Amino acid sequence: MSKPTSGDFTKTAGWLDWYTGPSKPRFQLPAGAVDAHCHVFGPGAEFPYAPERKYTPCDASKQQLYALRDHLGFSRNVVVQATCHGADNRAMVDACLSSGGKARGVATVKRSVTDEELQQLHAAGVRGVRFNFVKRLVDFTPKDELMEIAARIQKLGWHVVIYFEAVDLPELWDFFTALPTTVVVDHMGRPDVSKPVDGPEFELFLKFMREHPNVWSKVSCPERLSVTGPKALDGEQAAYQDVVPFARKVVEEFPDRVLWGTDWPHPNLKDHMPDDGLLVDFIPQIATTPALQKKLLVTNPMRLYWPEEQA
Ligand SMILES: O=C(O)/C=C(\CC(=O)C(=O)O)C(=O)O
Repeated sequence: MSKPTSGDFTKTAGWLDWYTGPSKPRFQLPAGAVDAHCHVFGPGAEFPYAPERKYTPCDASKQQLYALRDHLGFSRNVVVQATCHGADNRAMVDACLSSGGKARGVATVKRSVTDEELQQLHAAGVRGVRFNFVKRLVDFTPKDELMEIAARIQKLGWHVVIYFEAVDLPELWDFFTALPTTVVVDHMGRPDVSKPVDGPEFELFLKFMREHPNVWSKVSCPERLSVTGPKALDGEQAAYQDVVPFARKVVEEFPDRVLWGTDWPHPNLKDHMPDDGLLVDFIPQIATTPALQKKLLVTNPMRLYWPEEQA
């Protein structure tokens, strides 16, 4: 793959660029697999980063994303709006429009978005909005504004993607459980994997999914959640062991409501940048049978993002 650039923008100090030269996965993805969580960054010279951003990344273009898709063996992508672009969805929309129907998008919108703009996003392939509650990434948005947006996008058949930290789930519970759409949680609600998988914190997340059949979860980002590793580098085939019990639990208990994505280009990692080929090799540790793998990688994302192609 070509090398990352950063144009006229100065990257956040300590920024880790995405990994060039990812390995070929040993795990063969099922036909039609969807990378259901990834981003594009700029390029900043074409799609400037938002003034209100909390970090400035290296560029990560649609061409580079689609080269990675082909290299890893995915068929499609879901491109999720990254906070460094604020509510300016142009880079994500451009990526969707250039994909020949192989990418769908998740946008960030404000209350001021017009119905016509929502229609344009839909035509480009957007099927959801993301509400981010991670305080280091975004400023606070009032819940009544988010609920109003949720009611509007429900009419388009879209869903809401929520991103939050596990400690904040109790406080956000009433809001999340009042959302009228399908709700997709990013990265299992970011559990603290140094705590027990059957402890109260992760149990609350499981209860959230058990009691609310409209709630789905991405079982992605072991590289973000892991404390003990080992890292997905240097051919490691048993990476991120401490995350495995958490993700496997969610996949096995809710096989029809889970999604997986690379999270390329891996914003804000501080410790290491994983080899994306080895991240794909992580999948059979958490979805241990071909039937579970097919649901996670094909059936579920197709149902949510390309329902018109379902029989
Ligand atoms: O890529 C992710 O899912 C996670 C992110 C970044 C992010 O969400 C964003 O900038 O929109 C993070 O934890 O820093």
